[in-house]
Amino acid sequence: MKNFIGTQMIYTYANGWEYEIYIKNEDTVDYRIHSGMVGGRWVKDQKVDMVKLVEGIYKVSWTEPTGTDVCVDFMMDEGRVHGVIFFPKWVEEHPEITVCYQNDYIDLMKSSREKYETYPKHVVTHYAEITYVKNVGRDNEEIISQATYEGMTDEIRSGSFYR
Ligand SMILES: C=Cc1ccc(O)c(OC)c1
Repeated sequence: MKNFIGTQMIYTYANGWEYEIYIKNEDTVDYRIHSGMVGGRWVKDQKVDMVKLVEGIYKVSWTEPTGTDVCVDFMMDEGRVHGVIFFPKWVEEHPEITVCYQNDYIDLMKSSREKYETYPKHVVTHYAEITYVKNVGRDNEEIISQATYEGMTDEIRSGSFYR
């Protein structure tokens, strides 16, 4: 786990959805969704379960205030990821409600999950290819600290984003 903590990654799922995660510490991630059904959503301090399955392969799992459940396997030596996302029915029907800096809208996520329908859930499962990986150290609040914009991931990959 030592090497994995502090890792920032950008990866693109086979359906084209581009995601970014920062493994902030043993039980916390920050993430930013650059494109896809809920592109524009970003989250800090999501509490997660994290386990090393075998050398170089880590599973990160969590349940969100929206009711969305996520389980992602990071295969660091292959540069690949496998993600499973269990969306409540309401997120698939009203994805725009979840497209925000979630930390400022926790009460809206909780009221929406009661107001709208949960079932049947919408399960999305895909492999992804890692397009950027860097260990930036633990507990860094600057890695994911603003909303995405067109071109951000290219800037991160080219090294021009963080100055
Ligand atoms: C729903 C959030 C979600 C789903 C899949 C992911 O790979 C992810 O990484 C940050 C986040």
